[in-house]
Amino acid sequence: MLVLSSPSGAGKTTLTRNLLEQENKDDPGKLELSVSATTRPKRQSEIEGVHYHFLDKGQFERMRDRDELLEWAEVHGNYYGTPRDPVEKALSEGRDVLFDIDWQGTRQLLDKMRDDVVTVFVLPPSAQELKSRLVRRAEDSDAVIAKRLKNAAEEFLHWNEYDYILVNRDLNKSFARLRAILTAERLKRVKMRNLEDFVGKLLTELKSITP
Ligand SMILES: Nc1ncnc2c1ncn2[C@@H]1O[C@H](COP(=O)(O)OP(=O)(O)OP(=O)(O)O)[C@@H](O)[C@H]1O
Ligand SMILES: Nc1nc2c(ncn2[C@@H]2O[C@H](COP(=O)(O)O)[C@@H](O)[C@H]2O)c(=O)[nH]1
Repeated sequence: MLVLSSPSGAGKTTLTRNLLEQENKDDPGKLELSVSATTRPKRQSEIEGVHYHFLDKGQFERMRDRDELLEWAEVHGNYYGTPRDPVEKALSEGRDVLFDIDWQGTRQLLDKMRDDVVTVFVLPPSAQELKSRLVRRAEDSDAVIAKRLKNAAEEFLHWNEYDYILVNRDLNKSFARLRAILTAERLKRVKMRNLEDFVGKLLTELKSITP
């Protein structure tokens, strides 16, 4: 489970989408994005079921109360949460899951599944650039942008709860670093499947070719 968090506008959605596209080119189906549920209004560019499952407050609360969310939080005045079933299905089938969630949700995932969770906090190169990115994205009203910038102060404080920090200045460099994190984490001994069998086979083969 690879989690990206950041203040709004730092670039985690851009990085997760790039990572998903590139990884699935190289190894189709190995990495899956967790599509969150939210009560936030849909943006113009967003597609139901692809970017989010857009719910009303009642629908969200019913999912939450039936324990159908792995984690949930109120962020910028709306509810956001991770549907449990798709994540559990992907993990049980040996796929990795990518999350774009805030620090509150990250804490909940860590409480439940600490050993399986790798966390990355994305920082903007400057506060001014953070603002410029939100304005350039042109998806939110001035009031929403102002609220998100105000909330960034609280979000910045959680950087030290994460395994890795990415200062997202140059997108290509940040992307390369994110891929390096994923590659290194997948190569950790404790995360490799069937390693004992593989080493066992190497030993058998070695015996057969040594006099
Ligand atoms: N390294 C970068 N340099 C310049 N622009 C960038 C960079 N990374 C992302 N952007 C741009 O900044 C804007 C915000 O990025 P993005 O939507 O990925 O942020 P986010 O962290 O996911 O925000 P939110 O939390 O609101 O979803 C987008 O228009 C994106 O194209
Ligand atoms: N705790 C959770 N946070 C989530 C989830 N999905 C998204 N988010 C975070 O919300 C903000 C705002 O996102 P936006 O799409 O409205 O710009 C951002 O920090 C996301 O990471 C979730 O399922 N749980």
